[in-house]
Amino acid sequence: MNAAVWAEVPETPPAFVPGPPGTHITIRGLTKHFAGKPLYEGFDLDIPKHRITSVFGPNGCGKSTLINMIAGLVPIDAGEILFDGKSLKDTKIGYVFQNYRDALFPWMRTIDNIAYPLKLEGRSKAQVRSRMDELVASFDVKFDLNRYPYELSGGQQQTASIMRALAPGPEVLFLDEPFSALDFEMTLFIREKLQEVFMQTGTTMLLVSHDLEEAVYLADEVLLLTKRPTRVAEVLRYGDARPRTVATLSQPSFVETKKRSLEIFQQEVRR
Ligand SMILES: Nc1ncnc2c1ncn2[C@@H]1O[C@H](COP(=O)(O)OP(=O)(O)OP(=O)(O)O)[C@@H](O)[C@H]1O
Repeated sequence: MNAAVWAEVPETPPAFVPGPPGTHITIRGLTKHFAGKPLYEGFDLDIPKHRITSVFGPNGCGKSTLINMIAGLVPIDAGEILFDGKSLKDTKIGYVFQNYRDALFPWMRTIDNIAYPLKLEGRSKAQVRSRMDELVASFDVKFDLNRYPYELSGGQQQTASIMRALAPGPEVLFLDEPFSALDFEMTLFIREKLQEVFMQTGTTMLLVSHDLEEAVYLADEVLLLTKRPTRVAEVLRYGDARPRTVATLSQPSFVETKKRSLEIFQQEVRR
């Protein structure tokens, strides 16, 4: 065959390589540039199912952009992201934003905010009521959901945001620094709620956190990213039993995972 004939053969894209068993989200060849500069280039990652993955890395390495691309909030330049082999449009997801103040609709009572995605799905009144009862029981809500969001404390609003994200029973829950705008008491409260919900439902969660202790405490896997152009520096497994408690913080496995994460982080920051 001469060169002219070769040139006519269409280029076949590289075969899609699935992740190992237990993978939920498969990312292949993800590429994203901002202002002509690469943030991600040919980035591959497998995110496990029924696990909490914490994303940690240097400032500006693209933690939020990564989860936003997976959640479809930020368009990708190239690559493929599949959820159990399905595309995003066939996957139910939930998203909890850092800024809870802008997340809830101020003109709706809190209860209607939480029920909103259920109504969008076209569920009947009885189905909505029964799902709301379930959520209220599992979150052990002590505040009045008939109030408007602005009548609630920050922690109560963020609790409501998490309830809303979980209401339709998402396959994946994305959380972008959900605790960073909360005081310490509320952070502890919501962290425990999140852990309880995870133990009840096993929802795959992807959590961006700036607090290494929190990232490890909640995680089954800690995804450590490099400086940009961003690659996976390391994925650390952390397997202490749940529920994790204050006692967990002094467990050798916890201390070791945190130390190792910090070492990798520091290597990256100094690079
Ligand atoms: N819409 C945008 N336009 C241009 N640059 C952007 C845009 N969004 C993000 N960036 C840049 O991409 C990089 C990654 O941003 P991103 O917010 O994802 O990082 P991060 O790791 O979550 O940051 P931080 O640790 O500061 O929260 C940053 O340099 C940011 O300035």
